[in-house]
Amino acid sequence: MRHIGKTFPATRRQAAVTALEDVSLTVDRGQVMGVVGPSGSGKSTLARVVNLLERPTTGTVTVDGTELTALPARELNRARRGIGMIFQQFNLLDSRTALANVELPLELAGVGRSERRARAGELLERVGLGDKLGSHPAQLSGGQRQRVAIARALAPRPRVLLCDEATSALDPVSTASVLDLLRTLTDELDLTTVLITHEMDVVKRACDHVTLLESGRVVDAGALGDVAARPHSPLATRLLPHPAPPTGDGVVELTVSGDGHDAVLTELIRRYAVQVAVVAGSVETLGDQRFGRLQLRLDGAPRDVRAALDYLAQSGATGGDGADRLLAGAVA
Ligand SMILES: Nc1ncnc2c1ncn2[C@@H]1O[C@H](COP(=O)(O)OP(=O)(O)OP(=O)(O)O)[C@@H](O)[C@H]1O
Repeated sequence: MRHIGKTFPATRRQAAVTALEDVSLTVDRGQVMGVVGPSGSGKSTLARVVNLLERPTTGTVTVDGTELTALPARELNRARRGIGMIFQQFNLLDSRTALANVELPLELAGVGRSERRARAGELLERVGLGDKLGSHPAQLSGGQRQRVAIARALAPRPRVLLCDEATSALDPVSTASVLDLLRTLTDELDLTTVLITHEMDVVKRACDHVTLLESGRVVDAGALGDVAARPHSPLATRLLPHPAPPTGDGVVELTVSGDGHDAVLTELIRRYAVQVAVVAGSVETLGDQRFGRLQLRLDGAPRDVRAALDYLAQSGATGGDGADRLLAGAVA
């Protein structure tokens, strides 16, 4: 997306609403991009702009090398088949079996009966519902219904999968398994996936990249590991909450990635004549990397404390509030 703006015009009842303003966003092939933001920040509008269900007021959308915003209607319809979509409320047809629901987009595309049966069956197998082909939506749990919807979205073999609050109606266990499924399918089917969500836990579990929308604008974006490592960025404070405001002289807050904090702490204690106390801390798994925020109090002779802070600063640890000053002082 390049410089996307979307303004809904004024009606008799409502003033004009600018839902998106100068949004530029790139999702590389194979990524799972989370788009997160509070209610009304423009997430659903953004999802609908990707396949031009909603035409942007300004800007361009390019999917898999094709600029959708430049296509005439008929070609746009064809290009849309390359973008699958799933929603919070599943949108399955109650009168049809799981198999017939997955077959539907293939029927509409004119695919012959035996081929669409085979493809729908194989997809239901892939999403873990090989034994539910003949079940109707009412006979399935929420998580199973969303799996049918995923299989249906994948039936036309899209390259891109858009998920708009796909797990918001599910219990925590189903949410986790549907998110894991989306992650696996993205890898196995070489998809590019966009997850629209208001929940940071969804991003932590399934995404490798994340974009934060606020009031229709992108306020922060990047790979999960990168944004988490910038301790004061808007996304880092959401991904990796500060344990508590650091208090007291000599307390530093460190954000470290991977299993680095074990090594940093071990070295700190081994090399420097300081007493190290962990005052507070939180550890999160983001994507497949572990991140920790630790607040440490260092006690000892001023020279030793300074040397230890110097080591912390140079070992890639970054400080929190107040600690930046301490660490910067140490390096200087
Ligand atoms: N068809 C429309 N006509 C007028 N205004 C709209 C329309 N669709 C969305 N909006 C407005 O655009 C803004 C963004 O809405 P959008 O649904 O994209 O936000 P969201 O982040 O998905 O919110 P939520 O998480 O509550 O679904 C809101 O102020 C909303 O009222």
